[in-house]
Amino acid sequence: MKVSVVGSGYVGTVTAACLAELGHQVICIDIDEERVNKINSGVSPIWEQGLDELIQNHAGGNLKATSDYESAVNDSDISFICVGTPSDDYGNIDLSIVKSASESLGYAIGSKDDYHVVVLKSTVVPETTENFVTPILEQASGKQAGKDFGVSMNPEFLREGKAVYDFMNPDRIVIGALDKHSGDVVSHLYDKVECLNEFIRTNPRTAEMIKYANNSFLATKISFSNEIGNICKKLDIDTYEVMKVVGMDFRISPYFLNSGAGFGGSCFPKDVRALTGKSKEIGYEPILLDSVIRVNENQPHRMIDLLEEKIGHLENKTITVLGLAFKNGTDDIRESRSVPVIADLLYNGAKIKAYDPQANGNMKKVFSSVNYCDSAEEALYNSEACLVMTDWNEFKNLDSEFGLMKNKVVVDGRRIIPFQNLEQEIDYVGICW
Ligand SMILES: NC(=O)C1=CN([C@@H]2O[C@H](COP(=O)(O)OP(=O)(O)OC[C@H]3O[C@@H](n4cnc5c(N)ncnc54)[C@H](O)[C@@H]3O)[C@@H](O)[C@H]2O)C=CC1
Ligand SMILES: O=C(O)[C@H]1O[C@H](OP(=O)(O)OP(=O)(O)OC[C@H]2O[C@@H](n3ccc(=O)[nH]c3=O)[C@H](O)[C@@H]2O)[C@H](O)[C@@H](O)[C@@H]1O
Repeated sequence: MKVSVVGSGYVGTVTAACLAELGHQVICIDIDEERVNKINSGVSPIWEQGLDELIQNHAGGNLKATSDYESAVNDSDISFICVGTPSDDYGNIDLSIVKSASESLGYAIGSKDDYHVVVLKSTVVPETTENFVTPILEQASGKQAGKDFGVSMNPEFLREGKAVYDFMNPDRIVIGALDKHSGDVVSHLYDKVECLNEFIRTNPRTAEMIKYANNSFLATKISFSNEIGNICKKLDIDTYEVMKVVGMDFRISPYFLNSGAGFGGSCFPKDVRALTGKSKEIGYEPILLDSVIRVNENQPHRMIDLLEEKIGHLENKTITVLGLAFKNGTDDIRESRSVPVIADLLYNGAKIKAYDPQANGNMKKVFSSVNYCDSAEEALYNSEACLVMTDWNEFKNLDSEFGLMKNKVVVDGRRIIPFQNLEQEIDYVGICW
């Protein structure tokens, strides 16, 4: 099939490259010329395991990129919208990028004779497909949805770092169609994908809600584990021992029970906020979800409190931050828990040395005054304390490197340092244990 994919970020690029790998003819559409040029020259615009190879293999063949909506829509039968849906200043969903992408698609559909299907893959609050995107498409195209063109909502569940694998091996595929025909067209695209559970066919607002309920539940598991961990620490109980046993209950499962510095990334924080915003808009006070966010926002400040308990005031002290990405396996720093930690350290007058295997460059754009290092060893040298913020595997092997510190205080926000087995003696503090 012929597909165009609007937005060449994490979701759009992975969707485009994987659809090309499945044999479809794919055109990426992005307003960022640099991203368009990269894809056309066979280079991925983002760092994601396995993505470079896919783009290299298909660029110039069945994978192309452009910034011209009209030609891309004319050359395809389906368009996926994969643009960002960030939080606005109040934490509610900001649909301005979806609006502009929908308008551009609408104008292009207006000047096309054949039937076209628009599929929203961006995470959007319930009612957006029906009450926001569809009217924009109708107005811009001068055509009628369900008759002249189709509309569907197909939420994405991939994890960054494992995005290509997740796209190719989904545990479920959800298609919320405005009209049956457009749902059938979208479903057909995934013919060659083996789905662990099943294809779910539903209406757009249910598909939208499934995505939010899914992310909010996972975020709730993490905040719950953090709350239990914070209580455990006060009682001198190892919360990892506790949650390991709790996770043995098949009704709970062992996943997403790791306490620590909290959840970051481009999705959990903004999606829980967006759902609470939508909920308040329709007159329901989301007490539990508000608390999920509060617990999460508090965890990074606990790191600083623990640090101050150990070394006193932070003014002019050199502190190492190990890990800047919001989790291992990515260069993404969006809502990384390292951001509030670095902000707190700078506010308190500390000098910061930081190291991340992938994300130094991205964090440099946010905090230019930090001294970015090329290795953990360099970052630890002469430092007075270290905060571990990301669960990179290479941090598991650190040992003698801690010996380079002036003062061997290590505050671990991810339970990644094997503190019980180190040869080097350190003053170890776990955030919840
Ligand atoms: N990042 C992730 O792991 C996941 C993200 N999602 C959802 O997918 C959506 C996209 O997220 P990301 O890929 O992370 O976003 P992103 O910010 O990485 O990428 C968005 C892309 O859209 C482009 N863009 C902006 N305005 C445009 C326009 N008018 N026309 C064409 N291109 C335009 C940008 O240049 C950028 O390349 C969001 O709603 C997000 O919540 C869903 C599942 C996983
Ligand atoms: O909607 C999205 O964008 C995606 O959000 C998450 O994926 P992602 O943000 O890539 O990362 P996760 O692996 O879920 O981790 C999110 C955050 O939670 C933290 N986390 C995770 C698990 C845990 O037990 N404890 C914990 O603190 C991680 O360190 C990280 O900061 C979901 O897992 C995906 O299914 C979803 O598609």
